[in-house]
Amino acid sequence: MAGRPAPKKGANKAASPAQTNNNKRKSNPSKEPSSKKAKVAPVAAKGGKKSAKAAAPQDDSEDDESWAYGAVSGSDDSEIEEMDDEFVSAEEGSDIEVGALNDDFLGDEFAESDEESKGPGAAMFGSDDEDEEGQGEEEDEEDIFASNSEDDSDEDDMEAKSRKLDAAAQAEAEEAEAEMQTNIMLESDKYVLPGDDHEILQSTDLQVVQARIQEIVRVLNNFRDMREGNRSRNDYISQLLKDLCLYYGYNEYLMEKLFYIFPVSEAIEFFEANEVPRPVTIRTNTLKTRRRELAQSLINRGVNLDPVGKWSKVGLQVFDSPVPIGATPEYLAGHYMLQAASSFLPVMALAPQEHERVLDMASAPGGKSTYIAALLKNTGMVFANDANKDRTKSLVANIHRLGVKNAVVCNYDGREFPGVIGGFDRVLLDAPCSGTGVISKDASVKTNKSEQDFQMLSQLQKQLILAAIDSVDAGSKTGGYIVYSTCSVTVDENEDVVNYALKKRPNVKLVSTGLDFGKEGFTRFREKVFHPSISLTRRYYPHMHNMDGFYVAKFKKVSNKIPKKEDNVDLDEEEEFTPIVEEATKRNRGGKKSPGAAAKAVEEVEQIGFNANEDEELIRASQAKLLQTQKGIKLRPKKSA
Ligand SMILES: C[S@@+](CC[C@H](N)C(=O)[O-])C[C@H]1O[C@@H](n2cnc3c(N)ncnc32)[C@H](O)[C@@H]1O
Repeated sequence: MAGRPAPKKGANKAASPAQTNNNKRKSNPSKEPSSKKAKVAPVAAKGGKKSAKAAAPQDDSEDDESWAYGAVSGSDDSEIEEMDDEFVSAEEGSDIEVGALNDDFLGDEFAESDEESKGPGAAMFGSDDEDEEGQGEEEDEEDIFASNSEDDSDEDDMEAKSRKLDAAAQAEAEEAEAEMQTNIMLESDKYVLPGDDHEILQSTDLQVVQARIQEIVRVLNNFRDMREGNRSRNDYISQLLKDLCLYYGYNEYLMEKLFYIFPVSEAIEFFEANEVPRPVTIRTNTLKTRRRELAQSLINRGVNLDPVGKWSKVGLQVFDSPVPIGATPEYLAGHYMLQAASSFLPVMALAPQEHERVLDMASAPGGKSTYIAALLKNTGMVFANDANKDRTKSLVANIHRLGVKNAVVCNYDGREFPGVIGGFDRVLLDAPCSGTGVISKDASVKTNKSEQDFQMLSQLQKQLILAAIDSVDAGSKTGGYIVYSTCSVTVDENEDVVNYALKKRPNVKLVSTGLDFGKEGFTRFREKVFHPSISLTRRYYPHMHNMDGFYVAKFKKVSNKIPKKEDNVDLDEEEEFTPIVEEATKRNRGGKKSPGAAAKAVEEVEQIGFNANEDEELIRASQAKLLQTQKGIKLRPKKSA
């Protein structure tokens, strides 16, 4: 980025059509199929249209929320009806065949193909029709001549026939020419990538850069027809990455990391969504009030709000408020927590049951701990831990304000668990992360995260996840679950960490998060292949779900003993302990098991700890591979000390 001007946020980009105010009522995320949002993206965007299906909310039969709409909107009923309808459509749309979908859910792709058939195709048929019509007129005219000259000589007859043949030949030639025209891509449609010393390439004018981004995306979406000469996809992508860094203000390392998570057009939607604030949301504290009562009190103060979506029974989205929402009497009385919608998700996935002992391993400032306490109805115990002592102050304050009576606040490095205390029914690890899902809240992430930071973070996350797993009692009557979450969208901090945990702790398996929206976790990413069960984990994106980027994975611990890796055990026998082996076994040998050998395997256990040296080697090997495949650089093997 050195030498590049800082992007003028909001200046040149004012023209960007995707710059919508997410706090306006109409932009309620789960009510707006993303196929619609995709249409306003600055660059031809097809990504995300599946999210209408993905965002299908769960049934909310317990709470009748019609009150909120009526009360909030007053005379605005028609608008609300409309939003409700869209929402229902999204839900229904998830189950019906594409052929039965209405236009909204067919998405841009279908709309475009419709357009196309009306476009060049229509023109082609139009000219055919004209030709035929013209020819018909000519024939009629000839018929008139013919009938008027019944007694004419053979010579005249020959002339007429010859004229007719000429006309037919001419029409055929014109038709052939017309066909060629519709099939040939105009040279001007191709995007000529500027040469190195080209004036346009040097331009840092954000409008020029934005136009170039749009052009390159257009080419990449139709590469075969629109590329210039022998230019490779990489030529276009490397220019695009530079332009995206310039336009959105990311460092090159992070830009590349994020760019490859999405198809090209969707990546632009993601970066664009990071420029727009997410909706303000609050969580009703059910230890003190109910959502209906809270909403009524806030409405009486002039606050404009709505339920956050059918997927949550406690969330409210605040559109605007004449009073600071973090200082109302209701807030001070602990009736709600100001909390991002995405951060409800890991607690919903954890699904704590009354009277359980739950550990929140990295808990400050306590949004999730206090939600756990509320779901426990102040029974059982929440151990709210955080390594940062300063941050535990706000954690304690929130616990008091919200009337939580079943919490113990502690200040340990999470990696010390279960040495501190273990045997929990459930553990939540909302891990420290890079924050790439919350760039709209903290733009400094764009530039302040280096490759080293990502390596350190993922190493810490791997250590913490093993500690979280080891802190759970697999024998818990009601639980035995671990939820891992981050507010980051990078694969290193999510699927990679979960995959590592599955390898190191074969006594856990992934289970459904129970969240019925969100994109599946990756089972493959670039050169990496992960365990197939990682598709059970869920990803959330700002451009798709209109909430912070988030990741949620849920494990079930099936044994307190960790089978020894190098044990000479028949794969069949190990299946109840190792999800990875379980899959292979089922595929290869029909999934039979013999409990005797499995029991023998667990008798000889080892505590698999985090092995920093082993990981360093793995990280280095993967970096070397990446450098070689992408940049052709071959690293020399590291000399041993
Ligand atoms: C994403 S935040 C947690 C947010 C919190 N769960 C909530 O909902 O309010 C991550 C937290 O991890 C804490 N942390 C960082 N390293 C840690 C470690 N080694 N052990 C425990 N906590 C740690 C940070 O202090 C930070 O508060």
